[in-house]
Amino acid sequence: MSGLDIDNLKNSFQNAINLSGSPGAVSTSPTQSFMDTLPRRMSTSKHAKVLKPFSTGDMKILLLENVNQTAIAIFKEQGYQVEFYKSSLPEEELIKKIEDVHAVGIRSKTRLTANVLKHAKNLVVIGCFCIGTNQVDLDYATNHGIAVFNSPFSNSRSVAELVIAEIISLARQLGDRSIELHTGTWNKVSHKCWEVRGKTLGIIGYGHIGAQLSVLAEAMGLHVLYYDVVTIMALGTAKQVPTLDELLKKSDFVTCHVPATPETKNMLSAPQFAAMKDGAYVINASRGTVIDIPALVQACKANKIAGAALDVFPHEPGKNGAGAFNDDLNNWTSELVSLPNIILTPHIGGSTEEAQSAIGVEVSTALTKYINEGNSVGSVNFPEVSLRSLDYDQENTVRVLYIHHNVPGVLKTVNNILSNHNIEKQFSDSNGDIAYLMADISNVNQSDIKDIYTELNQTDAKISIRLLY
Ligand SMILES: NC(=O)c1ccc[n+]([C@@H]2O[C@H](COP(=O)([O-])OP(=O)(O)OC[C@H]3O[C@@H](n4cnc5c(N)ncnc54)[C@H](O)[C@@H]3O)[C@@H](O)[C@H]2O)c1
Ligand SMILES: O=C(O)[C@H](O)COP(=O)(O)O
Repeated sequence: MSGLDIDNLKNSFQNAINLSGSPGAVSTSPTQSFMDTLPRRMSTSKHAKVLKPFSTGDMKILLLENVNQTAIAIFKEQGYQVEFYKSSLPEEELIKKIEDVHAVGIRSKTRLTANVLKHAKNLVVIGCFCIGTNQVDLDYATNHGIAVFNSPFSNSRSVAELVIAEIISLARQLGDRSIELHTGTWNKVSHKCWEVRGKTLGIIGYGHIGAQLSVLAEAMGLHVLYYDVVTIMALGTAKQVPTLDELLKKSDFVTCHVPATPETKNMLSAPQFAAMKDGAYVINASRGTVIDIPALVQACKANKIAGAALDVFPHEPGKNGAGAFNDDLNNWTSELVSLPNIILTPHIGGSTEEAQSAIGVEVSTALTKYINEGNSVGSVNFPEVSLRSLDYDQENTVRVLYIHHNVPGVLKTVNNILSNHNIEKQFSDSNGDIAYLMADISNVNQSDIKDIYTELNQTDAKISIRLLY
């Protein structure tokens, strides 16, 4: 570590040091007001070059895609520096912005690919302020010691309610009647308009959203069938079917609530539409990759499918405004929009005040706990590790956060390094190839901190280290 300046350690922050220090990553001017109120000291270590004073006021958080104000308030309360954007950013701009931040908050549009993340030299944690995490290269993040959090169910109810609205709207051709009257045409018809009572709803993916939808649908008199890759307890009188084919053959409405995975790509395509009842309806509020849209267009044109509601698309714009569909990427656009009984919405399933506010609180709280305490409970890619809060008032106590490859002998090596101190408490867990050790040690003085850091940094299994004190 070049540029080590131990004199700097003797500062007004009880000798707090920063072991981070990519150039420009962390302000060297501590924020006294935050330090007055926040006893925590933190060191990040991914690209250690210099030691310098550090405070929570130095933490930089980049928030994109109009993440809810509740999150901003929580981060600001911590004293973090927050940079906020209403939309996602083009890749080049994102790469520049992400270079020196410690945390980034996104929703479903921002692609955090390996190419973007490799520029994020100080990134400790990613917050997906939504359910889906398919927009993040989770393998890359994990292998580089970046924890990822999401909100697993705070918008589930909102999506389920939207789908209920769509079931009735499709059955009554509400979209078409509304467009007609907006343009002055009175078209009072009952032909092929139906009640939903007594009809069958087929739910593909009976997770948080699918199960919530099941309960609401039964309350309206629908029979519910569901197909899922795992066996899941039925709610109410819903029935799990063993094959997708059986669900397709028996359902009047088919709705998708599966994640974007290689297995779910084009899960509903020409053969699946052919297997459905004549005049069935199709709903997708999961991910745009799940339905083969050109095949859907053909099935609608053949009057096999009587209508569809799509909230998600294979290529979605990064911001609001005209030109929603890029014709080069979506060559089905003009055909789709000219079909009858097609409801198109701009990925608004989870966009309610209730859901966004709850997600803002939930994810920012998880990020704050991870940044300040190392608590990884709820992370989608890390082992879940937590210890009761470190007593920051207790002099000479340090929390060691050591993220490492899950290989034999690591605990022995690490505990050897910590062995001159009293290990007050310790927790270690693994998840596949990655493991995470958290230990609170006492009787540590300033030069010990530097030594501990240096020795841990030299261990072969290390992915990243943080020291909190
Ligand atoms: N439109 C929106 O605004 C919006 C909002 C929230 C969530 N979503 C999306 O909805 C989807 C579902 O969300 P959720 O919270 O219910 O997820 P979840 O993880 O709770 O449930 C998904 C279910 O799908 C099942 N599944 C996975 N692969 C399958 C396959 N190949 N075949 C059948 N079943 C399969 C899983 O076993 C699980 O039960 C996600 O893709 C999420 O991103 C969209
Ligand atoms: O994954 C999700 O939660 C939904 O797709 C909603 O995403 P959004 O927050 O970008 O609307």
